[in-house]
Amino acid sequence: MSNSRSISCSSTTAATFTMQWQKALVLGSGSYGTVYLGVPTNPNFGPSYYIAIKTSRLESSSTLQKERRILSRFVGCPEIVRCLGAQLSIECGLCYYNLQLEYASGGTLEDLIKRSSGGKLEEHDVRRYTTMILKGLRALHKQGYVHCDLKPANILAFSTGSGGVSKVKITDFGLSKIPGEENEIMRKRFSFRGTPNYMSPESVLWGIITPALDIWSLGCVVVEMVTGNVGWDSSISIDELMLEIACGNPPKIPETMSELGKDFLRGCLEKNPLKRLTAELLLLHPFLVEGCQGSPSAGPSALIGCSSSVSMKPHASKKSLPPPPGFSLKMKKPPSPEKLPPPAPATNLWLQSNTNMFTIPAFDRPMKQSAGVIKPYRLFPS
Ligand SMILES: Nc1ncnc2c1ncn2[C@@H]1O[C@H](COP(=O)(O)OP(=O)(O)OP(=O)(O)O)[C@@H](O)[C@H]1O
Repeated sequence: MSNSRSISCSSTTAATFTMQWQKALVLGSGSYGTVYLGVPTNPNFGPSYYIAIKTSRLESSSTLQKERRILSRFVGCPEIVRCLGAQLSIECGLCYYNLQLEYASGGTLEDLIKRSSGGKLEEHDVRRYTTMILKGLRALHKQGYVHCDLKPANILAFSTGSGGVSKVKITDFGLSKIPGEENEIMRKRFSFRGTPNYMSPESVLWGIITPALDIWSLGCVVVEMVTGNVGWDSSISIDELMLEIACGNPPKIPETMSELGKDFLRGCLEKNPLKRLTAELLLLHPFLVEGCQGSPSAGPSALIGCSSSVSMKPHASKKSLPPPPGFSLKMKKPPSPEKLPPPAPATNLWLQSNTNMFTIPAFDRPMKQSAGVIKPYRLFPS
């Protein structure tokens, strides 16, 4: 029995080594659990081996277990947070479920917006992050999932190590709609998932949950990146906000945005979910494509070419589910920090050690101090 989570890795030369973590600082907390920084117990393994551990009591861990099942389908997607496994622990006589995730050293997109000069992001960064988020959404939607709670607090930022952001990834799949789950219209009318500011008209009004919901939410996230504010008047009550959204009124499109940006936003914030652009189509929008090619402007034909020709296409995913990715462990020695870990196991097998090794970007985000800094993290024998 170890005092910390242990992970064993076998190399091709049959050498075996063990990695152990202990819960250190609290990184954040939400409705479904507390997220800790997992620090290797062996001081030889530095910040590049840090992980995030999302924890909740076993009896209320169904959301975390669902999250793990979803994440195991997307281990190969660079725009979705990587799940490294899950284990149970006993702490002070209580049983906890621990979901292990790659550690995002840059915090969340919400933090990035707050930290940025002027409290808002430059348009080139907006384009870069939006492209990554859309790639994550495209992967989700292709497999029939809807995230349902896309917002800056659920986008993780990975630091370059020199203050920049190398990558953003989607996280927090606790509210996600999985394929086969009640289709289109939720049984309970007027019930909705997610955070009010980012909800689409059809989800608020009818409880309709399709990939188009995530696209509306993305539009709201873009508005927030550009202005530093949620797109709605902060003085209105939740009821008034719901009414606004139910009427199909989108958040205000920022005047300061380029014409391409405004056109992109109109594609996201289309009231009719069937006319709203898909992730696939938005990735072809000149706002992203030409921005990435270093040409920030385009003539009206480009706008018409994108919006008018594609916006009427139904928002539906076409492909069937691929099988979950396989998982095998063959490694040589402890891996170099540059190498990313192999995928986490696709199965949801409790107490199964996640037998992979990985590295995580250097620890360089400001940390919130937790009350009881280092907590023992004891394992069930596996
Ligand atoms: N992989 C990670 N790396 C670094 N920080 C993380 C990571 N995952 C979560 N966090 C931090 O913990 C916070 C809460 O995480 P998360 O949103 O996943 O929890 P939740 O209980 O599902 O929250 P919600 O109430 O929004 O559903 C995040 O806002 C972020 O600050």
